[in-house]
Amino acid sequence: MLLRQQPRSCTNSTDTGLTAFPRSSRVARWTQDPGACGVTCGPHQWASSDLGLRAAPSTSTPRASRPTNLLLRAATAALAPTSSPVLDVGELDAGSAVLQWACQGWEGPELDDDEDGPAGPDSSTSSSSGGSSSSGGAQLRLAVGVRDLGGGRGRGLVALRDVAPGETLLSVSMERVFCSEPESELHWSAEMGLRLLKARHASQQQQQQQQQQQQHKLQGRKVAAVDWGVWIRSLPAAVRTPLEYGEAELGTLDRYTAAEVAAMQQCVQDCFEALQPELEALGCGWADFMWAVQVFHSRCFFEPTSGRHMTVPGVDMANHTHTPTAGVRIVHPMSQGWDATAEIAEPPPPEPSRFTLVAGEAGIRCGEEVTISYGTWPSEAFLLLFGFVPSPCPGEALTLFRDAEEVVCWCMDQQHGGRSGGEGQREEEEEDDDDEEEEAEARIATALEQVAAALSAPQLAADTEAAAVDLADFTNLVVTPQGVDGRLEPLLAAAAAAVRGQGETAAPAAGMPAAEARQLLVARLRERAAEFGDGVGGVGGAGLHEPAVAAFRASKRAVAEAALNSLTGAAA
Ligand SMILES: C[S@@+](CC[C@H](N)C(=O)[O-])C[C@H]1O[C@@H](n2cnc3c(N)ncnc32)[C@H](O)[C@@H]1O
Repeated sequence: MLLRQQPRSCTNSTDTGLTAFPRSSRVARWTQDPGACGVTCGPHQWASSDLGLRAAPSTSTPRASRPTNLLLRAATAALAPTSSPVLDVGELDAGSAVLQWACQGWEGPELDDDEDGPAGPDSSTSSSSGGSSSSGGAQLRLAVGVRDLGGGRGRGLVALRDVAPGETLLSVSMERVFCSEPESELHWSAEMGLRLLKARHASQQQQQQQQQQQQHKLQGRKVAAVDWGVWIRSLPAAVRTPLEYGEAELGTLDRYTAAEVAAMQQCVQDCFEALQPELEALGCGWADFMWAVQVFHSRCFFEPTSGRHMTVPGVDMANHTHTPTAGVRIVHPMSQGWDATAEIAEPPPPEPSRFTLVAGEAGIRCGEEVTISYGTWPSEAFLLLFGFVPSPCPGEALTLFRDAEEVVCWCMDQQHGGRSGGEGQREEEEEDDDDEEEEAEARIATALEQVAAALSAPQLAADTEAAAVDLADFTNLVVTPQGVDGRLEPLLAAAAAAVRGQGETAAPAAGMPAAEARQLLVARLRERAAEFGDGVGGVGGAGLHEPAVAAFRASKRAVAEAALNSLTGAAA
């Protein structure tokens, strides 16, 4: 999620992004290769670098947007609000109750003077969702409510009246934002998931006690808000992301994405095993843990400065569009003057920072959905974390090769009749005896040296100061809706020439005509497009019934076909 920094007169603000980040231990990561570029999912360092997924390199395929690194004066979130004021949640549905609970302590929406209704806490009897409750207690008259939207989107936020551009819709104290602990050894979502289950357990116990008290008429109709209980009750009962996929669905994914899902599933399994005693003490099993982990995968922001993942009650009801009607911002109270006051008198405790949902520049019409952008990512990021693929998906990118070695292996395959896609020969040779394996590795290493020399040659000839090309820079070779990664053709030309044994330092153009390199590119694109074609359906095609999988395949197929059209059109 990408937030624009919009400082206000008495606040510092910050942008935020959804994401995940790689850690070193087995239970802390689900990928061996965290990826090179970083942004937010938001994109920050490509939140998806956590997934090993990569955004298109900026050199050849500029991103539509990158998350700004925020000047965040890190708000230290206390994880459990200490004393919760009495809140009557009995009269509100869970969606509405969570908006009220989340915005506790906020002075209220900023309404124009000529606008109807009070600007601030309201104790009227309107019962609109997200608005005020009918049974007393200071309730905010919020401009948004929670609605069931259907169409696979679940619930979402809807404007209950016309909203002015830039108006704050929700404002959540950082004390009520559920944050990850960056120092944890566990994968962030497992760590947060465990704490969510602990909070749910504590909340359930407290509720039972309150019910008993009520039976004994020790307490009236009011139900004291229970730490995270109001938020937890607003969470979806079931969340489905690829963590739940079985063989059928995995069989419908391309091998890069299937490998990411498998690594992710293994990581969560490892985390579960590590946490099993603690989970059992809470009465929780695998299903509870999977639910909790997926809650965070699908509802987290990532704040790059502090490295924390944040789930924001209420704001987590906002769905994604790439043309959002709202954005998010962290607002810090101004500390100026606090120190001076402290010298002469005991100052009041500083206000916590607040996570806000703010209407976009066009404002929002009554009844319109309030959406935010989760980021401009390739479809696998949406699929893996959120369990859906948006259409359109402007950040789409189709990986043709992960690195230069894969290009060389693929060229070797092509030379031997194109028996398989990319790693075929390498895998085949791995099954042979050790000698052959060593021989194959030596051939690949030699070819890679030749490729590096060939790619460096023009550069070194033109500039004596230039450094030789480093093949480590040739990773994540993709096509996007904006075009083909500019590194692909020279790399393919050099690799094919090296595989054919055409000289150690031949420049790519000399080693292989551009048209031939383009043919290789087209061949590889066709191969990748076929992986998403109609004929591929995994085990009996059963996985294709999963709507997110179908959307993912359609999105990848579209980008491949567009690239093929432009390449073959240009060649004609
Ligand atoms: C942050 S939650 C948003 C609230 C959620 N709809 C609910 O009912 O709780 C993110 C989840 O909402 C759904 N979602 C959000 N935007 C969507 C979209 N554009 N299309 C389909 N599903 C979407 C996905 O299930 C995603 O994992």
